[in-house]
Amino acid sequence: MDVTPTTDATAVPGTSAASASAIRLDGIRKQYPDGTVAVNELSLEVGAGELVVLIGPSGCGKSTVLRMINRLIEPTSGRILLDDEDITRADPVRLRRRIGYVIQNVGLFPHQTISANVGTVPRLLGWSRDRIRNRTAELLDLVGLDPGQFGRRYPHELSGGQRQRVGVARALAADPVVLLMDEPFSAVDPIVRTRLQEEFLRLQAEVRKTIVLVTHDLDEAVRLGDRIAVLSQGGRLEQYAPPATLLGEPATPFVREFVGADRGIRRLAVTPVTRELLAPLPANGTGTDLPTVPLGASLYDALAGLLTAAADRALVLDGDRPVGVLTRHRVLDLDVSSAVPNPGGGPTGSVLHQIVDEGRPQ
Ligand SMILES: Nc1ncnc2c1ncn2[C@@H]1O[C@H](COP(=O)(O)OP(=O)(O)OP(=O)(O)O)[C@@H](O)[C@H]1O
Repeated sequence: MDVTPTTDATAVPGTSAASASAIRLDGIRKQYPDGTVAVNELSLEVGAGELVVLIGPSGCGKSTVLRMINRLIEPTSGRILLDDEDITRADPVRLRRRIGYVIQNVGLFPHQTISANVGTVPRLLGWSRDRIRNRTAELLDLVGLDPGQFGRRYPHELSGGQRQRVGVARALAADPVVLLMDEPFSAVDPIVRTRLQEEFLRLQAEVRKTIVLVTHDLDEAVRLGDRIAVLSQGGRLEQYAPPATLLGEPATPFVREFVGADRGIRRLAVTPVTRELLAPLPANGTGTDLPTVPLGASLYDALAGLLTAAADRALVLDGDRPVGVLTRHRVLDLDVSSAVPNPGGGPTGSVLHQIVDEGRPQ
C-alpha cells in the first residue's frame, strides 16, 4: 500500500496521532423500551490511538455499546467522554462528523462514484471542491486503491474487499478523532478478510486512530486488538486485557470457555521469540543444518517452522547473527507453565503437546 503520512494536519487533515481522542465509558447502561437491558453499567477506557476490540456472544450488547458512543443509540444512564469532554448531551449530528463509522457491508451510496462516497462528510462540512478532491485521492491511495482507476467507478463495479476499503477511507475522510467499526471485515471471504486485516494494521500504524471494533471472531480480535474487552449477556465486562493476557490468564470461567480449546495455540501467535527462551548456541561449526527462526517471530510461526522441518531445534537469528537455539519442548513447556489453573477441564499446554506430538512426523 502506498502510504503517505501527513505531517501537517491543517493542510490535508487526516493522519496525525494528534487527531485521536481517548474514550471513557462511565457506567453506561441501555435499557430498551421493552425492558431488555442490553448494557448494564459498563465502564471502559480506551486510550488515544489505541485499537480496542469488543467481543462476546451474539446479543451481549456489542453493537449497542458502539452505537452509544456515536449516539445512534441514547444511553439510558451513564456518561461518555471524548478526552475530557462529556459528549452524552452533545449534538449527535455534529458528534458523528467527528466519529468515523464503518459497518458490515459498508453501506456505500450505490448511485454515487467511489470518490463522491469518500467525500461525503467533507461535503457536509462545506470543504472546497479542491480540498475534497485532494483528500479523496489521498485516502484512496492510503487504503491501496488507485484514485485514477477507482475514483470514477460505482460501488457495484468493485469487489467486496475493495468496497470494504472504500468504507474505511470514507470513515477516515474528515479526520475523525475516533473510528467505530462494527464487524467491518465479516462480509468477505476468509482469505480476503485476512488480507484486509493485515492492510488495516498497516494503515492503523500510520493513522493511529482511536478505534473501537466489534467482532465475533476471536482470531480477528487477537490479531487486531491492542486490548480486547470480552462481554457477556447484558453488556457485562468479563475481562479487558491485551490479547496475550486474555489467552494466557482468562479472568473468569466465561472467558476461559469463550477463548476456547485452542487458546494455547492462539497465545503462541501473540507471543514473540525472545532471548530468554533460548538455549546456548551449539559448539563451533555445528547447527548449520538447523532450520532458522528470526528473533521476534511469533512462537506460533517458530513452532510451525519446526514442524515443517520435522526438527526439534531451530537456530534463532538476530538479523544474520545466530543468537541461540529454540527447542520445540521449550515452546510447548512454556505454554504448560503459563497455563492458568484449569478446574473447568479447558485446554492447557498439555493439550498443545498432544496436538503437536500426535501431528508430528515420526
Ligand atoms: N431496539 C431494540 N429493542 C429491544 N431490544 C433490543 C433492541 N436492539 C437490540 N436489542 C437487544 O439488546 C441486546 C443487545 O443487542 P446488540 O445488537 O447490541 O448485541 P450484539 O452483541 O451486537 O449482537 P450480535 O453479535 O448478534 O450483533 C440483544 O438482546 C438484543 O435483542
